[in-house]
Amino acid sequence: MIELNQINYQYDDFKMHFNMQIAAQEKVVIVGPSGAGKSTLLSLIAGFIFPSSGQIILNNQNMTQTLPGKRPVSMLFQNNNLFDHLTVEQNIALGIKPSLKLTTFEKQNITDMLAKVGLSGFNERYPNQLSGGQRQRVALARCLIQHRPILLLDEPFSALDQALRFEMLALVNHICDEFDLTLLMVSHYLDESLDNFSRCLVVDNGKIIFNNPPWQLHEPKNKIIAQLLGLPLNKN
Ligand SMILES: Nc1ncnc2c1ncn2[C@@H]1O[C@H](COP(=O)(O)OP(=O)(O)OP(=O)(O)O)[C@@H](O)[C@H]1O
Repeated sequence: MIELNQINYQYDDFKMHFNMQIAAQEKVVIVGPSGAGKSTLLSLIAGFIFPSSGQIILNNQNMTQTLPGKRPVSMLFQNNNLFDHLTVEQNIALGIKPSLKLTTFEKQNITDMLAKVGLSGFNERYPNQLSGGQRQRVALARCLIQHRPILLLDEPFSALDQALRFEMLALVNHICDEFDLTLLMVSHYLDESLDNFSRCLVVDNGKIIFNNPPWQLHEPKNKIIAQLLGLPLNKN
């Protein structure tokens, strides 16, 4: 689970304040205007930055000051997830053993994880021999091999075409179920991909202004938020 209690964070004069609770194994999408604070919210949970006040509770432990490597969290970014001079296997190995000196058991784990993301047999390829979707699958495998229960995705599929993006979302959905993960994903898309998620957070101007199932965005009482997001208005 993820609990942010009265978190305050500030970049120059841009102030952010986050308060939320997410249960274990929920699938949450985060949307909102550019510059609203979505990536900052993920960075606070991952521990890349620290709040000026408030508490971050992850799986019932106060981790407000815990370094990223010690948190039960792995994070996948939009770009720059792979090292070009390392093979697929080595890139994934970085998630578990930065020395890259792998045991037979660890090599087998990587091979099994590659199968789960649909890349069996790709161990010895280099990133420049992969498509964009395949590269993000490798980066996803590196997150998953750490077996951390909270997965944060910062728009990792937005460079892919729509069919591939939907395919990757289905894969993430399936993997989250299989590994019992809690998922938080920033997205710029407000299409049917929202149906993959049980909850939607709308971040605007450094605050969470909506925290409900995605379909509720279409309810008349949320018209102002729907307009802010540029959602087509429900004609019923
Ligand atoms: N390192 C930084 N130094 C100063 N200001 C920053 C820094 N990173 C982000 N900001 C500012 O903080 C605000 C929130 O940024 P953030 O990246 O969290 O927004 P976002 O909602 O993820 O935006 P986008 O959808 O465009 O990626 C923005 O106004 C941004 O300019």
